Amino acid sequence: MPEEGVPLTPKVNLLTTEEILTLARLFVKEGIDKIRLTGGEPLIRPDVVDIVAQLQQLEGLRTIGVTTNGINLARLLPQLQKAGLSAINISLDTLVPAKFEFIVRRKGFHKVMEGIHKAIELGYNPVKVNCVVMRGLNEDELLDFAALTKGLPLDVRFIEYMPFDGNKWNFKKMVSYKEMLDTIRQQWPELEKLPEEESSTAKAFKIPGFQGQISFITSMSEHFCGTCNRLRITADGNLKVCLFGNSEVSLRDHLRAGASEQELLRIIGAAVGRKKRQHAELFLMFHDSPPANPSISSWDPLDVQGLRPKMSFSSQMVTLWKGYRVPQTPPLAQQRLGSGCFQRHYTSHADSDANSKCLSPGSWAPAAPSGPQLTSEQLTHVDSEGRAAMVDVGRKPDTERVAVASAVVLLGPVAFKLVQQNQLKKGDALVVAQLAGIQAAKVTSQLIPLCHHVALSHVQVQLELDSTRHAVRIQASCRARGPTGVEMEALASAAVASLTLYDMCKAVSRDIVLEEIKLISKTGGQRGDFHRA
Ligand SMILES: Nc1nc2c(ncn2[C@@H]2O[C@H](COP(=O)(O)OP(=O)(O)OP(=O)(O)O)[C@@H](O)[C@H]2O)c(=O)[nH]1
Ligand SMILES: C[S@@+](CC[C@H](N)C(=O)[O-])C[C@H]1O[C@@H](n2cnc3c(N)ncnc32)[C@H](O)[C@@H]1O
Ligand code: SF4
Repeated sequence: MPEEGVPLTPKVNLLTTEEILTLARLFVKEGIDKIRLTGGEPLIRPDVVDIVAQLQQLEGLRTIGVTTNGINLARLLPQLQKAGLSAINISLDTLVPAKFEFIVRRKGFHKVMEGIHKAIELGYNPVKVNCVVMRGLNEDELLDFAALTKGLPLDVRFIEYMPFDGNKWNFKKMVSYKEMLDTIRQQWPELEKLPEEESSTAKAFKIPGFQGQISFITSMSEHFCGTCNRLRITADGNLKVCLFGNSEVSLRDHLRAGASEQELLRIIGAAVGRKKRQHAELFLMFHDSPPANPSISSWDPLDVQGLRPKMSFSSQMVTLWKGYRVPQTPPLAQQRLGSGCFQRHYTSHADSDANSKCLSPGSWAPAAPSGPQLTSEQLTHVDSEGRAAMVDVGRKPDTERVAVASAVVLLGPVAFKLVQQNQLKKGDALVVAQLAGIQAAKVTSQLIPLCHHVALSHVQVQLELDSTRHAVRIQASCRARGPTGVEMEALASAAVASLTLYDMCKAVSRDIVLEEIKLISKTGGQRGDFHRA
């Protein structure tokens, strides 16, 4: 739980009980055989027992699981079991009550333990205990957690700490699977590897003679994307085909617009078709070039934020989390590439709940004095008398719109070096420019007079250093669902990120050139897609 808490999604945006069941029915009909309710915290949803009971009626659904913080578990579990709950995962990151209070920001350790014992008493076997291991916080408790499996039928699962929105993930905080295994092997050298299901998230082991087992979830150091068969639906009804992918499609909106089963299946099929073989680029970056020794500081800490933690998954399952949204968060990643070449690569995104949108630039330029003359009928941004007018987009259908724009800022060798080494007196130019780009996308309609205000669902601004040109390459990508496109947002984002770099560096050099601000691609509009050759 972040210190400042988490903003709650308005209830009207959440899927209703009936909508959850309609979607579940559809997925189960298509072959999904496991559904996990996770979150957020699923057990604070008042209809959770009812949902489980109705899921239980679905023919073909073999497993209904819950991942919970355990606080309400002892109280609810008898009803949940009766309703048909078949698998239970309980999160517990420490066995020290005071530390629990620090992590969770409230009391409750004993309630969680009570929940674990209740699950055992009611015959769940194994009861999975999820422990996210964080250096400096609980890595000293590995042996205590493993020892719990001696007399209890638990599967204690040690999870590598993953970056999620706002959790201030840092490479040094992550304890790798190998390191955990070494620590446990020192105490129990006879630790045995157990077989596991192909699509399992966990690598399982057993200490001989112990009742339970321990497992490792190695999402960071040895990802399991190759066997991933999970789909997630967020509490507000978005289908996500990857825990870390940014691509989401709102099934709720389609349901509420009266989409037929066939239409929903087509939309789901298209989303699943876009599922990649591996997860988000940050992880690929991690997997492709891991540091030789994660504990040494030569590997700059990855300050990764901006990923949207909304839901979970499981083998052939739809996992419903009670979603939370953390809006735009800063930086990202720093990586060392090749021999001595230090490239900083920033990515981030913002979610915004603003409403509406803007027009396409191609339709707005006033008739040039020479060349083809346009009439006011051909211009969408002037009225019949040639005065500026905002286009009425009210009758255009909503579609998913994405635009990507880029810019190049030629800094010159001196400013470039200072930016590269993050030694500018004014601060980290790349981070400031990245945030400025995100801000600009969100306020484009206020900057460009005839632009509509648009409900951006995602903004991503990436800055890359180009040492051969002493330049920074900027790429801004904007996404929205609406009646009009987002290229003005993407262009404004790239332009303002460029201007911000100029501002950050102007004390060092004024010989800075902003160039090549251009649209790279635009998709989803009625007039067809645009891709720059
Ligand atoms: N990268 C990645 N990690 C996942 C995924 N599913 C689960 N995890 C990891 O597994 C941890 C525990 O998640 P759970 O909610 O217990 O789900 P699960 O591991 O699929 O549960 P089981 O169905 O019992 O296997 C999460 O904190 C993640 O670290 C996934 O699809 N991708
Ligand atoms: C996000 S929680 C949601 C369900 C429920 N509220 C809970 O606490 O279990 C789902 C699982 O993700 C795990 N998790 C949370 N943050 C994580 C992180 N940064 N890295 C890896 N796993 C994490 C939790 O420990 C939990 O087991
Ligand atoms: S990160 Fe995405 S692709 Fe990889 S295992 Fe998780 S959900 Fe599957």
